[in-house]
Amino acid sequence: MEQIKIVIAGPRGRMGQEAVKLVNETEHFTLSAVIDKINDGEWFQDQVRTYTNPEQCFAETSPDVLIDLTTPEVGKIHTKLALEHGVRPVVGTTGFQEEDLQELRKLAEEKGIGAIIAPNFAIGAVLMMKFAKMAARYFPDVEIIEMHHDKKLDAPSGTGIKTAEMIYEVRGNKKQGHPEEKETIKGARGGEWNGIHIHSVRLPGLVAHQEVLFGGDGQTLKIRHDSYNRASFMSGVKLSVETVMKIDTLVYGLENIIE
Ligand SMILES: NC(=O)C1=CN([C@@H]2O[C@H](COP(=O)(O)OP(=O)(O)OC[C@H]3O[C@@H](n4cnc5c(N)ncnc54)[C@H](OP(=O)(O)O)[C@@H]3O)[C@@H](O)[C@H]2O)C=CC1
Ligand SMILES: O=C(O)C1=N[C@H](C(=O)O)C[C@H](O)C1
Repeated sequence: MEQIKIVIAGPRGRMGQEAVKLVNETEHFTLSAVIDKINDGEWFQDQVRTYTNPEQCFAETSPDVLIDLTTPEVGKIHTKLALEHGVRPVVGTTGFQEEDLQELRKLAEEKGIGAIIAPNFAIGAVLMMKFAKMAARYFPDVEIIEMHHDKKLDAPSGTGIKTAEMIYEVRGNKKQGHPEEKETIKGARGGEWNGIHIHSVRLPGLVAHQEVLFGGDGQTLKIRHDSYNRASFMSGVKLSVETVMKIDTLVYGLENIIE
């Protein structure tokens, strides 16, 4: 199998460390360099050079793929620069807005190269979202409760937003709850997107969890996924790296590449 040369941005992070392990343990993956915000020019784990300047990294190491696991602001910049340098991005970083996706999709198409932005790489989470979309046909009243560790920067989570988008595809906009309901504490009903309420819980001890709660006449349905560690995301990262080499457009969401 042909070697895929990979650069990882955010290698010291919770996800970045797992991704470095994945790349080092996968026979047809080669770690070409890492992009960090410190230690420019140092050897990362005695193996590859650390760059703080992504453009210099891409120019000097000519990787095939960038895996970005940083922060929302940094992730957007890295993804754009990668595409401009002909490097295929696989982005786990969350917090991208619709207009960011549009701009990046246009750029990927102009360059004729693949890009994958996946709010959740865990296969179970992707199934949870697909099942939620199926259920929304029969249960249009739904609320999303996403629960994460307390170091998370963005709320709601990328998975929460993606779930709402997938439910919206079949259900459309719908006002839920009492038409005259009023919050006596601001935020009590969570965030609302097209009538879908998303509640974000942040607590130490949690990793990444989500429950999609449907209500109908005299019944409820709960669809829940739990990631207990970051290894749960790695098979999705591997699949994304392999797939991004074969496509020539931007794909948003792993559900679009798994059979
Ligand atoms: N798609 C998915 O399945 C998943 C996505 N995520 C997402 O991945 C992202 C990372 O999550 P997580 O690993 O938990 O976060 P961490 O905070 O643990 O890791 C982020 C890393 O990025 C580094 N960083 C910050 N700025 C830069 C920069 N300019 N260049 C390079 N590196 C930089 C940080 O360094 P420092 O700490 O020094 O600031 C840190 O090491 C988040 O957006 C999260 O939502 C998380 C889990 C699964
Ligand atoms: O920050 C995290 O941890 C996670 N972020 C992603 C998200 O925002 O959905 C994926 C997963 O939930 C873990």
